[in-house]
Amino acid sequence: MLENISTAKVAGGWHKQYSHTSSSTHCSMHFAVFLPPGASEKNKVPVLYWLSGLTCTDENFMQKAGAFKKAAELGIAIVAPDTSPRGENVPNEDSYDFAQGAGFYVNATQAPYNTHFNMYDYVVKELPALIEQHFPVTTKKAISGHSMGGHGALMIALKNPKAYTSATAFSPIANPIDCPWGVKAFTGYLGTDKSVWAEYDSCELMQQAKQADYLPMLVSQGDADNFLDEQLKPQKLVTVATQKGYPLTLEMQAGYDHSYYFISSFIDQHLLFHHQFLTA
Ligand SMILES: CC(=O)Oc1ccc2c(C)cc(=O)oc2c1
Repeated sequence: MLENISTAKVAGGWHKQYSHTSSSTHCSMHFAVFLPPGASEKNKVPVLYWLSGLTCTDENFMQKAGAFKKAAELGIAIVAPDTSPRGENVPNEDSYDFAQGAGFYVNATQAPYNTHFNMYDYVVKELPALIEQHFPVTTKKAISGHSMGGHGALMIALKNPKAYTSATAFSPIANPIDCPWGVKAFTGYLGTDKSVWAEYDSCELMQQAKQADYLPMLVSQGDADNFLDEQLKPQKLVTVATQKGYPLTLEMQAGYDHSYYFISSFIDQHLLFHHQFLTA
């Protein structure tokens, strides 16, 4: 059962927010959807799933990325889930990089997080099924995200290469098993067995990928990003991609930081990148 929270016309299309009770996270979840002009049951459109970063909700991308005009022109719907389960009954910590607002797109195995923090199942299975049931969309899907959400987008595409046409990321946490944000989150959600961590690490997953499962990937990274060397490490993914012949392009952008100013500067390029594969 979807509850409509807000509706606004934008770029000739519609931005809408919904809440629903999730069977994956066992709590009420919010998501936002942009439907381009002309989307209808007779004219279904493909979908770009956007995964946001630490501290974000379904609102940050929709309000700050400036994606609507290009998505409207290209006829792409955009779906943005929240970044974690939330609510009084959901475990939380007084920190920006773990628990509420920081689900890391994994299925937690460790108590007390394993009841609610199943963002992997939510994003990969429950949300697309819900979107395809209630909105005029095709089953063609692409995925993108920022920072923690960039990790989520690349990791989910690598684990489900047949489900997505393409994957892109802005400033992704490219090797979470080897950076402070990832080690903290994976220890808390997944425990200390590092073989379990590897199942959610883009570098490890790309290393295991079969050529028949390769899909086009684009990563944009600002060289003035304060988190680049300690947390993000996109060059580690490039090293694996080069060794494997994986079709990943990393574009370093001079002077850009970790913010939505960067995302809004290159979101049109990412939409155009996905469009070629969503419409092939
Ligand atoms: C709206 C916004 O600025 O979002 C934002 C800021 C900082 C971060 C950091 C440091 C990490 C991340 O994963 O996401 C993120 C998002």
